[in-house]
This record gives sequence, structure tokens and C-alpha cells, in this order.
Amino acid sequence: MSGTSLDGIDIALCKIDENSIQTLQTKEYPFDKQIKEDVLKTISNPITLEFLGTLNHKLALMYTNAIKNFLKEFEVKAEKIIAIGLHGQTIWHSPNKPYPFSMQLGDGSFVAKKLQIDVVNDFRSGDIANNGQGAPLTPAFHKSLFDDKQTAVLNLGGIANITILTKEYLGFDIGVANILSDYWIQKNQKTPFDKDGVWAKSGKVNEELLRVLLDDPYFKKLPPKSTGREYFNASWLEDKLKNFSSINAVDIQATLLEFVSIPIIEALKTKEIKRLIVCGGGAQNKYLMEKLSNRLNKIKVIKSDELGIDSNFLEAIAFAWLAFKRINHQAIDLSAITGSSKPTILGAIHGKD
Ligand SMILES: Nc1ncnc2c1ncn2[C@@H]1O[C@H](COP(=O)(O)OP(=O)(O)OP(=O)(O)O)[C@@H](O)[C@H]1O
Ligand SMILES: CC(=O)N[C@H]1[C@@H]2OC[C@@H](O2)[C@@H](O)[C@@H]1O[C@H](C)C(=O)O
Repeated sequence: MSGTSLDGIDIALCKIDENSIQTLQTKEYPFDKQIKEDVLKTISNPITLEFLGTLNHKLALMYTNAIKNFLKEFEVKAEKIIAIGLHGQTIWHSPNKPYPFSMQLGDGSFVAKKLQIDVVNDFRSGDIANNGQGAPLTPAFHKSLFDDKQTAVLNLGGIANITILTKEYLGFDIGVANILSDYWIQKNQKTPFDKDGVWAKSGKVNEELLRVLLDDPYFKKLPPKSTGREYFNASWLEDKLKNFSSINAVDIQATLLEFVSIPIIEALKTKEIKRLIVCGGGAQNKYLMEKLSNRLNKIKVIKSDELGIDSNFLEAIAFAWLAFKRINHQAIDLSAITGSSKPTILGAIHGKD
């Protein structure tokens, strides 16, 4: 799994059967800096088809090398692995246009042939073909793990997505998690992210800017809805900041963190939920977790680690599960989440031979 944060490649080795999933090993590998630049360039600039094809290959090579290292380090033979669930790198997600699509790069055939392991990728196109958003897909996995009717699961990656498991089953992309605060701290403090939310905590929320950020039409849309870096990105933020040149950088960071938490609180306030299980890198942000706990005072906010699932790897584990579903020809019903018209077998198989 490599997600919208472009911060690493998460690998999870899982043993899965119909009724259980066991995670045997996990490890994060670095995301190549030049490839990260190429992905960002692809999202924000016109590029040639040659550039796109080359990036498709470079990502495949990076994933192949990471998996090779993983197998070596944990002494796992390729022939022991039934399949790799390869999310790929989302470069454009456009589910609402007349010709909808979601594009993930990282050539699956290349990875399968080089590693001699079957690969499942392109998990989102089938859902979109059946009139769904193509995202988020992990709610189906959250439901299989935690379905006790009083739970919500929150992923705080680059984008934030929620799964609500009450009498109603709901899931959608809430909005931004770390994309904008990562950008802002990289620009102003030259560090990759705001560790534990310390910088945001030292600033003061600017209510006027907050109102402008929250005024974006995405927050007024009803689910099913999904979004990504092609919408919430550096240009989006810089555009909103045009009339706020006098605010201190640290106060902008504080406002961005508040901007992350408010739509989460809004999404949960009318729901009958007793616990919120948080995963994704943002679960490590102590200040954000503190804020959520304080504001959602009737809801117990925990990290998925407390339930035995490493919060940094829950998405990677989900894609192993999705690959299991594809290999076993099992359709997944995401109609309540993505708005798809029927249960769909998600993913494309690239054989090792
Ligand atoms: N200790 C920490 N304190 C604050 N933030 C953290 C910490 N550790 C990680 N993060 C944040 O988590 C981000 C990475 O999250 P994650 O790996 O879940 O994203 P992703 O999977 O790429 O995104 P998505 O789920 O949108 O595809 C980092 O970019 C950083 O902002
Ligand atoms: C198009 C795309 O890559 N979407 C990601 C992104 O990252 C978080 C959120 O936006 C979610 O919708 C999705 O990822 C997870 C794995 C999902 O499909 O559930």
C-alpha cells in the first residue's frame, strides 16, 4: 500500500481464510524521493504520455524492490505467497465526471513477473463501472473486523475517511487529514510532518480562515463521496490563503488541524457510537487524538493497536484481504458506501506466468 501521503510503502504479510485474518509481519519501506516528485508533478502539471508510462514502470520497480527486500528479511519464499494486493499509487481520482475513472500507477504485470507471485491491482475500476465512487473501499474490511453496531473507524492518512457501523452502514471520505498540514510544515519548517501535532498546538486557530476552509463545497456534499490530492492540495490551500497574508505560519498550522477535526466531529455527532477506532499515520498525532477525545466526549477514542491491529498497517492489511476476496471470486457489496449498483468483484489479476 502506498497512499496519498507519499510517505512510504507499507507491506503486510497476512494469513487469511474465510473467517479469520492473521498478520504475520509488517514493515514500511521508504518512498523514493524522485518518484514522489514525479507523482506530485503528474498531479499538478501537464505531462507527456512518455512521462506517465515511465512513472508507471518506476513505481512498479520500487514496489518490486520493496517486496523483494521484505521477503528476504523475513525469509519468506515467493512460492508461499498466494497473491499480492497492490493498491498502486493514485495519481488521479475522478469519480463524478461524465467519464469517471480512478487511476493508480505501478505496473501489476511487471511486479507479478519479476517476483513470480500473482498480483491483484486496479481495485477501484470495477466499483466505478458499477456506478460507484471507487472509494473508499476499506469500509468493507472494517465491517468484517469490527461490526458490533456501535463503532466507527477513522483513517487519518493524507485524506480522512470514516466507516460508521451502527444500524446504518455508512462510509465516505470526510475531507483532509494530513495532506495540507504536511505541505505547510514542509514549506515553513522544513520537516516532513508535524510530529505529535506539537507545532499546531503552539499556534492559535484563526476563526475567519477556518470558516473559509470549511466553506468548501465538498463539506456540503452528502455521501457517497470521495476525494483526493487532485482536489485538496497545495494550490487549494494557497488559494484559500490569498486574503490571509498577515496570519503567522504557526497559526495557520493550528487552523489546519482544527479544519481536520471539525468535519470528523460533524460526521459523528448524530450517530449512536460508543467507540471510535483510529488508524493511519494521523493516529500518532497526539494533539489531534486529544482534540477528538475531548470533543467526542461520549465516544471512546482508541487506536486500532489497542485491538491488536497496527494502526500504521491497517490499510495494507485491508488490501491483502481485498486480494483474498478477488482470488476467491467473492463480490463485495459497497452499495451503501460508494453508491455502486450491485456487489462487485474488485480488482484485476496479473498472473506470475
Ligand atoms: N507521530 C506523528 N505525529 C503526527 N503525524 C504523524 C505522525 N506519524 C505519522 N503522521 C502523519 O501521517 C501521515 C502518513 O499517514 P498514512 O501513511 O496513513 O497516509 P497514507 O496511507 O499515505 O494516506 P491515505 O490513507 O490518504 O491513502 C504522515 O504524512 C504524517 O502527516
Ligand atoms: C482514490 C484513492 O486512492 N482514495 C484513497 C485515499 O486515501 C484515503 C481515502 O482517500 C480513501 O478513499 C482511499 O483509500 C482507502 C484505502 C480506501 O479506499 O478505503
